[in-house]
Order: sequence, then structure tokens, then C-alpha cells
Amino acid sequence: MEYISTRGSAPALDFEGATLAGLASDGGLYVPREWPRFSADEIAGMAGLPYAELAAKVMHPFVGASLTYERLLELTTQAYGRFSHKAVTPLSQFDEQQWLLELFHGPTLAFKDVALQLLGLLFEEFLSRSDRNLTIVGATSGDTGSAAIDAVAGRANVDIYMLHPKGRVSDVQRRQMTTVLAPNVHNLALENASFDDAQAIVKRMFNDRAMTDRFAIGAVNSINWARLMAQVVYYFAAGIQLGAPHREVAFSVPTGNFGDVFAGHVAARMGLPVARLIVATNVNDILHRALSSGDYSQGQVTPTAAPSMDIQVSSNFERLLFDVGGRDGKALAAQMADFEATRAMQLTNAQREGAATLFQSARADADEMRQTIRWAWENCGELIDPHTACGLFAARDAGIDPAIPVVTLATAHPAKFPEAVERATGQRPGLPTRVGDLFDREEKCADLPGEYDAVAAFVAGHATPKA
Ligand SMILES: Cc1ncc(COP(=O)(O)O)c(C=O)c1O
Ligand SMILES: N[C@@H](CCOP(=O)(O)O)C(=O)O
Repeated sequence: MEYISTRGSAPALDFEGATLAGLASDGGLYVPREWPRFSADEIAGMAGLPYAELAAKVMHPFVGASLTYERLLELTTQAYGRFSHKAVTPLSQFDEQQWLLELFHGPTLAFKDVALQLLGLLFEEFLSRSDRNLTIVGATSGDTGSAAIDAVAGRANVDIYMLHPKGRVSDVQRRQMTTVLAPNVHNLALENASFDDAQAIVKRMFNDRAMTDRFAIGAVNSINWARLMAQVVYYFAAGIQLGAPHREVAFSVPTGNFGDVFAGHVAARMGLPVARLIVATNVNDILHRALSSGDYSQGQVTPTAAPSMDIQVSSNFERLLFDVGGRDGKALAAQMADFEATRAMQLTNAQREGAATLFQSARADADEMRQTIRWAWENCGELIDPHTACGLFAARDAGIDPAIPVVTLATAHPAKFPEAVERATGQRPGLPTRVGDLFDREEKCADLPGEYDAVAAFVAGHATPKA
């Protein structure tokens, strides 16, 4: 399988190359040159497989010659062996139509573990082939950071520099990052910055020759194709359990950087019968505005009870615009350059119409999130986190044919956001016992101004030059 850039001028790479590169050298994102497709019989044949085996089957067409099927299966078995639920991503039922896909049974209690546990192993595998090293630079609004750190802490040949907006992640999220004291882990808290600022710094570093000539910069954010590839699997897992390929299924996805819901789009491209993908945002609603009116313009970030989705520049939306807008890299490069200059963009008719065939969107404000958390507790006895609440709010209001099951992706464990959950329900969710001592652990983190030069100087002063 070959990977091409959404901006049309970076060299095409194989899976190993795209995984290690992260962002394409023209500033675009790697996507497969074409979508592999499973027949209905092949999808039916996946029913009942253990998660690790399903994962290897769904992902192997993307991996191609970079790993044999047998080796990929060894890696998925190792990655998903660390999850606390046998099903890895179990489904639970709210009512006749509404389902919850629990994606928080990994080591750091959010959906990010599903991809990052595997990505850590892929890095190790590929780097060991030629004794190279990798300097990972990532941005987090709270969950990617801890999942990536857990996946690479203590591993040979990898250093990680994780940027988060100071004071804008929950205490649990911060401590899950800063209490990992392995020498290859560096947490950087950016002062007066949003996640968008942190993400912009990361992307700039990939295009800074002074840095890329000295260091092999790698990505753990969902700009890295391998992240999304691993997230495609749970759409198949849920869809098949609910009757695919013989029955359509809709998904409601709490959305920020558009990675998770783009993985649903990929599942549909691969043949899973996806009726609708519901993009659920909080009041940081650039994606809701883009999908409902074509207006993709960056607003101010408003801090919310769902901080991981406090995002106003949504990296993976570029992948959708590329895929539904005619796959014209040169035209998209010009459109993105214009957005980067003006912070505003109008979707073309082709992009709007292409997206509308599968996507719809909704936004939840603070009251709607709170009421949905309360509804889930009072009616179903489930404590859900504020991100999941955005998804469930949108799912219940989506107007999907009652014969079609609607699956809300539960993206984080409620104990990551105990105050918000307690305010809504009176119940304070406790941390699972394996992370129960989080508040007794020592923290290590450097505070930096939220500026590119300060971050680049820190990385340059600590990272190992390319081998
Ligand atoms: C808990 C949680 N839910 C939802 C999201 C949104 O996912 P995505 O950025 O893939 O749209 C994130 C992070 O972005 C998250 O951490
Ligand atoms: N919500 C994310 C933001 C980064 O998104 P990513 O999926 O691109 O890594 C986080 O928790 O950090």
C-alpha cells in the first residue's frame, strides 16, 4: 500500500515510511492511495473473532509489505493484551436504539490507547530494523499525551516531548502524563496557550529544516496515519456485533481533531454499512459549522467541561476534504494555504456535498452536556464523561431511522473528569484500582512560554540527534 500527501507534492511512502514520517514534508497528511474494500462475505466472516485477530485482519491491507500478517497479529495481541476488558472495546446498551462503545479500557482510560498501544510497538519494530532513533513531538488537550507517554515510556531509541496547554487539562489527565518519570519522557506545559497553539508548534517543527536536519521528528497525534488505521477496527467490531454486513449501523462521535470520526469514514469506504456518522462537538464548534453551513473559520477557544475537545483547528478535516473533494492535492494545498493565512475557509460545493452523503453534525453546550450525563445516570445507571455526553446528546437528537442502531463512542472514562460528572449526577466516579495512586505520585514537567522558539530550543537542548 502506498501513501500520498493530501497536498500533492510530498513523495509517496510505504506504511513504514508514513508511520515514521508522521506529517508529510509538504505540510499535508498521508492517506492511502486507494481504499481497500472487504466484500459482505469477508465482513460476515469476521464475526466472533477475538479483537486482536479482527484488528490484524482489518489493518493488514494498509500495512502491506511492511509487516507480515503473522507479525502484525503478534503486535495486536501484545497491544490489546494490556486492556482491562476481554472484549477490548465492549458495547453496552442504553435503550432499543442507543448503544455505547466503551473505548476506555486501556491503560490511560481513553480511546487513544487503542491506537497508541499499537503505535508504540510499531515504532519499536521499525526503528530496530535499522537502529534509528526518533524524536516524538506531540500536542495534547489531555488524552493523547498520557496514552502516547504510556506507549513509549522507557522504550529504546525514542524520546517524547509532549506539549499541553497549561491549566487546560483535568488534574487526572495532567498527572497521568507528569507522573511518568522515565528519562525519555518530557512534559512541556505551555503558558497562555490553547491546544491549537500547541498543535501549530508541532506542525511547524516538522517543516523547520534546522530541526529536521538534526533530529528525526516523529508524530503520535492523529496526523500520523497509523493512529487512524488502528481506530478503524472498533467500528468493524461494533458494526459486526450489531448485524453488519446485513444491517446498517450509525455512529455518533465526540469530535475535536476529526481523527476518530475520520476512522469511521474509512470503515465505510472499506465496505462496512455505515448509515450515518454524527459529528458531535462542544461549543468549540468549527466542525459543526463547517458541516452544516460550509463555514470553516477558526473561532476563539472556549474552555469547557470536555477539555479534550476544546479545539478550533481540526487537523484531520483536511483528510476528509481531500477524499470527498476529488483528491486534488494541488487545489487543496492552495485552499489550506489560504486558510493558514486568513484563519477562514469556505468549503467547495463538491466538499460539502461529498461530506453530506455520510456526515451530519450537532453541538452541545454546557447545559446539554450536563443534562445528558444526568439522563444516562438516571435512566440507564451509566456514568459517562462530558465528551461522551456530547456524542450521546447528538445521537439522541439525530433523527436516525429507529430500525438502525446508533452507537455513541464513549471516548473517556468518567473518572478522568470527576468534578463534571459529580456536578451532573451527585456521583463521584472513582479511578480504577490500577491507577488509584495517581495523586500520590511525584510530578515532572517544564513550564514554557507558548512560543515556537522556546519549544524548539528545549527539544534541541535535550533530544538525541539522528542516528
Ligand atoms: C475524550 C476525548 N473525546 C473525544 C476526542 C475527539 O477526538 P478526535 O480528536 O479524534 O476528534 C478527544 C480528543 O481529541 C478526546 O480526548
Ligand atoms: N483530544 C486530543 C487532542 C489531540 O488529538 P489527536 O487525536 O490528534 O492526537 C488529546 O486528548 O490530546
